[in-house]
Amino acid sequence: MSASPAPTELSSTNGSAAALTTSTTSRKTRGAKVFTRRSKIANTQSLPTESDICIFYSTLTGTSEKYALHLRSTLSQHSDLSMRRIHVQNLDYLDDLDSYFVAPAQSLYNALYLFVIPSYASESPLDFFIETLKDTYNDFRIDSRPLRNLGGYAVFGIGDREGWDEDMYCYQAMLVDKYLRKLGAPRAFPVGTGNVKGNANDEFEEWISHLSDNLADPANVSEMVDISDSDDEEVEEVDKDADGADSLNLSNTTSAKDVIDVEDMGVIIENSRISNESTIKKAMVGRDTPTYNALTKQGYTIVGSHSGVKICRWTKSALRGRGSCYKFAFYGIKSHLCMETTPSLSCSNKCVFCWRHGSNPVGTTWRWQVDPPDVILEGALEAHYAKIKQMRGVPGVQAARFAEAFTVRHCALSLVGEPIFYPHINEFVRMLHERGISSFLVCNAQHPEQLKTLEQVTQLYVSIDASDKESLRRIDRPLHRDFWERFNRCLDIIRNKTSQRTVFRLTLVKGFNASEVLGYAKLVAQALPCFIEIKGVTYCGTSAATSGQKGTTNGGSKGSLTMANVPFYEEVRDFVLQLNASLKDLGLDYDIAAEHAHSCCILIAQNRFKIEGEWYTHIDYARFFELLREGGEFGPMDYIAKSPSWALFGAEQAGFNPEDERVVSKKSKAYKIESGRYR
Ligand SMILES: Cc1cc2nc3c(=O)[nH]c(=O)nc-3n(C[C@H](O)[C@H](O)[C@H](O)COP(=O)(O)O)c2cc1C
Ligand code: SF4
Repeated sequence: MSASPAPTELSSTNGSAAALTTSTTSRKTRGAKVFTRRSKIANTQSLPTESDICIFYSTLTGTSEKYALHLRSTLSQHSDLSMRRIHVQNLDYLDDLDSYFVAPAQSLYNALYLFVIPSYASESPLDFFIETLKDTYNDFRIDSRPLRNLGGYAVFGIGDREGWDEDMYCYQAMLVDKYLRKLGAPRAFPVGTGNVKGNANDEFEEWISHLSDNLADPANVSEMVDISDSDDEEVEEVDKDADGADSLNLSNTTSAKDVIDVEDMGVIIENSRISNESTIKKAMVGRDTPTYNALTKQGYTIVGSHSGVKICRWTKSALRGRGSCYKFAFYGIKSHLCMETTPSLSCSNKCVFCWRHGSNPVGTTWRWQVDPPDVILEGALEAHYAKIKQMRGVPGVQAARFAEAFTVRHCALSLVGEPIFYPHINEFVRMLHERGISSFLVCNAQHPEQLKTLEQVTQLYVSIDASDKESLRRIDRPLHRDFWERFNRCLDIIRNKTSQRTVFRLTLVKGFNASEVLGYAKLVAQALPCFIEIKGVTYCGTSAATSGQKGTTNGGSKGSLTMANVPFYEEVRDFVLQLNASLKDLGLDYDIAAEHAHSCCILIAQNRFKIEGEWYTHIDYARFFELLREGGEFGPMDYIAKSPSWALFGAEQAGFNPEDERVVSKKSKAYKIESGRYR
């Protein structure tokens, strides 16, 4: 067999006499390592049943998938195993990890789990799986050994021994093995490793051969189970369950020379902390990683190791005198003075309408290097100005606006990811304010602790993508298992943040969340935000919707949103009228204040922002900074400004500043002509 992996050779034995339930599709090997969501491997079959074999893999560039298929093929030809059904599952697309790893169904008792696991020093989808195992182990509220009834498990790691040091070689396979064992799974066979720059194929064949012989004889499996814990327990790991097997094994293997003086403990802990920081913490988005390449391809500039900046289409539009975004109509933000950035590209949701095409990192806890806030701000401004510079010479760019654009006045912390996830978000916001830059911060209602400690921002948003638990799970696809409790805690915090201008942002996706009016009204009653922005979802080619969503107009089968999910402006308006009526029914003091038909967005505001019959939804930015400098307590009513007549709901201009020139695209015109309606 050749030294380098020969995936085609590995998968050539794919035919099988065994009862196969395959959940894979063949894919061409890709050239460049670009981390984008690939066509979803159909992980949609019913759960495996007792004594089935489940082969799980994760992959960015296809190698592990080939190995997983080869494993299936070989096992299915083994005379003693050919009667067992074999399932192949891509962990990166397995929506219900919980059913397999957190609270496995009884039907999975005695099933055998086999894993083919690559390693990535940078961010990869596998991180989410490992985090799930880790979180399950660390979650004191749930069964800490949910996998104890499995028939067994075994892990094969794929890695590059030449490219990475010994401690990093196949390190993620080791982590998977470690956490499976901690979760109580009986190890059926030791971890195998294959060096893709060496003899991976031979190493894999040998591992499979011993594994299948062992599996064929159940007596071997039980023997293997017992030897699992002796060699690789990490001493610095704190045992969760003092009575559990892990601690027993530790004490069994601790000899007299291992006993540590209490006085030495401090040094050991400090050393382990330092070494953890330097060796374990990695860049969220390392240079030249697949994530980095995918994000930069989409137009983001990555700042430092976890922040991003992108120039939005409205900034370009404003530079050309063709109109600002809805924030100009609602709050007086001129788009050519606005920078859109995020200090955390990582997010804890995987929303179906996410315009990041699944290419952003995800996580429930911050586990990466942390860049200082001044470095992020300088880097973001530099990158933003570089993008503005590129607009020089673009037809229609107005000289005065072009010059003004080199002094950013507003920062929309909403690009991608979750800004309050960044550990120094307060310092970052303070730095913005010190430079006279306003802060509009959008959070996803999944981080109550950070939300609680968030200091004053100019305007604080919370995204409300659904009105009940099941819909939120379906639409936001949150990573936190207690997402609904987190969501509700965030709403309660918003209600108590009386010093902040708070906003609910509703993104309507037809077929997903555009019909639950009363539910939304109840959430408003819970949090009492100053404003409610209702916006039709923006179509951006593809997004992450998956199959099987209740009520999807695209049937969900194509795995993406389509134009059919984008509401017409009239539909958004109908929804807003109904919502407004529901708010009144609940006795809440709100009314429809402004609109921006151009971006399919309408604003409902608390009636206290209507003074003597005039709306004051705009912001007096100079006053805001003055109040901050004065250092006293202040609230949303202290820095309001009068809304212009063209922005008011029902105005002829429908939120479009008459000083700008409205350019309607041919496509929109066609819609308008055809149906009398704008998208
Ligand atoms: C950005 C990057 C980071 C990697 N990091 C590691 C590593 O930390 N340890 C390791 O053993 N191999 C590492 N590798 C090698 C991969 O694990 C190896 O190429 C594997 O075959 C990838 O599997 P896949 O094709 O299934 O994604 C890395 C490869 C890349 C491209
Ligand atoms: S608020 Fe958002 S859409 Fe409007 S100009 Fe700023 S970044 Fe662009």
